[in-house]
Amino acid sequence: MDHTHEYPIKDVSLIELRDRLAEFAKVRGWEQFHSPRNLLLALVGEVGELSEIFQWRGEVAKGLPNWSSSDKEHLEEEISDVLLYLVQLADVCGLDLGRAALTKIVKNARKYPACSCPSSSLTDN
Ligand SMILES: Nc1ccn([C@H]2C[C@H](O)[C@@H](COP(=O)(O)OP(=O)(O)OP(=O)(O)O)O2)c(=O)n1
Repeated sequence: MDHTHEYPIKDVSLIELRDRLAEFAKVRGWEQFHSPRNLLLALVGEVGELSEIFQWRGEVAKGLPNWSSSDKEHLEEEISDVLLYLVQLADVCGLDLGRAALTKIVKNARKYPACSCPSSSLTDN
């Protein structure tokens, strides 16, 4: 097992992340700073950090077969920061992120109906 992972949990809910992050902010007195705009800016900053990991590498194969474990760990951290700020942003906006995302998937499916076409269908719009 990879011991850099403290929580060998198979699945985690957005509700659990939301509640744990709310508690994290509360016990530090950080709720005052976690306005929608501040969280959005923090999110964008973390997207930048995530992008830096891929910057200058050229195209990267799926599964990241040639990446070192420390590069992958760094990626895990930055991709998590993006998720954690996104979850907090949705929370302070009063949104149910999981429900909103599922609803959007349904809308996406209506907009882009499944077909037996090859990938060229992606460019037909
Ligand atoms: N006011 C804050 C500050 C941090 N965090 C949490 C959310 C992110 O998961 C993480 C971000 O922490 P850092 O700002 O220290 O960013 P990094 O972990 O990316 O550190 P660095 O920028 O030094 O690489 O901490 C938070 O919820 N609210």
